[in-house]
Amino acid sequence: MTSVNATTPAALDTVRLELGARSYDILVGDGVLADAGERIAAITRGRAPIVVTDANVAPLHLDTLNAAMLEAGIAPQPAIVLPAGEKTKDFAHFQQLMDDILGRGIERSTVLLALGGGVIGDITGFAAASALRGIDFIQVPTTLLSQVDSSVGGKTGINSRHGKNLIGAFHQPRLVIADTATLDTLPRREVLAGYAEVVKYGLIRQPDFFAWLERNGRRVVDGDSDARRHAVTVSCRAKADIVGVDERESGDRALLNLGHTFGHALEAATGFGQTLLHGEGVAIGMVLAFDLSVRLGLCPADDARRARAHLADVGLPVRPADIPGVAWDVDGLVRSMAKDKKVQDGRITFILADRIGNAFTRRDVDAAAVRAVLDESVQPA
Ligand SMILES: NC(=O)c1ccc[n+]([C@@H]2O[C@H](COP(=O)([O-])OP(=O)(O)OC[C@H]3O[C@@H](n4cnc5c(N)ncnc54)[C@H](O)[C@@H]3O)[C@@H](O)[C@H]2O)c1
Ligand SMILES: O=C(O)C(=O)C[C@@H](O)[C@H](O)[C@H](O)COP(=O)(O)O
Ligand SMILES: [Zn+2]
Repeated sequence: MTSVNATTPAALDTVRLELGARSYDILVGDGVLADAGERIAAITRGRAPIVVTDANVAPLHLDTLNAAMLEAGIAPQPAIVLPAGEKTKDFAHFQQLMDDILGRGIERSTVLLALGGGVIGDITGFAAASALRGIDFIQVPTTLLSQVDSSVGGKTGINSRHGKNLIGAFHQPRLVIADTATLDTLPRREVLAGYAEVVKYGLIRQPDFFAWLERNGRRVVDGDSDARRHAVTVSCRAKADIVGVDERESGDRALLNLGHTFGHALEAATGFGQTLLHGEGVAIGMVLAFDLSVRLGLCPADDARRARAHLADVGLPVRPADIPGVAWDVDGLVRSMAKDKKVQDGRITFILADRIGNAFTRRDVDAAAVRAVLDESVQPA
């Protein structure tokens, strides 16, 4: 095992996302942020990036970032600090953020740096895609979800009253710095929400990884440093492999949406807040996708049971009925799913699976089967 101290560089895994001129590195490891100043300076040409973060993350991790930049000769400028949480990913906060960024007198060479979870990464990435028609940005993800998923692949955007992530752009970061030590301060509920996206990679393409998670998932969510780093690195590699061949989701990238057609509808129904976190919606949505696959005769019931059992075992919700205090409206959920970005010719595209580790897309899904799965899932167990 590599030991890490103040004078030894942190143990580092580097995952490369290959996209021609837009390729970039994803640095993963415990303590990598403290050593990342030179990598940041290489992108900003020694100038200070505009750091965008949130009110929870700033007091916890901004000092480490600023110290790393100072060590590389960058004099940090004051960060833009947004309110924490999903409600920040809206038009009003985007407008305010753009005003603040433009108010700093930016040039095309100005670089934004997102320090925080997926909310900060998505809105900052969209600001980078929009400012002066596109400037560079760096992702420094500080949640498990953002380290394994949202910081990689260039999907940026905000929510609208019509649904989740309906406004946005594909805009790749120049560098991702996933310091797994930042996860030490993350509340357990948020760790679990991110873990759902880790499980997703096993379910869509990597049965061996899913089996590893069945054995080691508890170590990951309990913060074991080696297990956590392995899970983040494998996840980033899995995502980089998919995005590298299908950046704009015309094919295999849609697999990364396993559970999201259901999940996004559940999130919209609960108002994009603390009632249901994105990763919790994804956990429930993946179980519903497996249930639907079983109902359509595509997948053995045992595989669906195994997926559900693992998610429940670590402590994730697996049915809408597990979320307290919500009166679910199945018609409303179906209407919301019809606004999904994967709808084509009026038909919802579902990500289904014929076993653990083999997901695929289907457009010809019987609406009655979808409704039956939802009806059953909203009943108390
Ligand atoms: N772009 C993509 O490809 C992609 C992929 C998956 C999810 N997403 C989006 O990501 C968002 C969810 O991201 P998230 O789960 O990171 O949520 P988040 O950004 O809201 O972070 C979760 C909470 O943790 C706090 N936090 C962040 N880092 C912390 C730390 N190290 N210590 C303590 N608290 C910390 C935040 O302040 C927030 O309260 C959703 O909007 C989802 O749609 C995007
Ligand atoms: O990167 C992707 O592609 C994904 O689908 C990753 C998802 O986990 C993520 O939640 C994404 O934002 C969903 O994309 P959307 O296009 O359905 O909004
Ligand atoms: Zn997601």
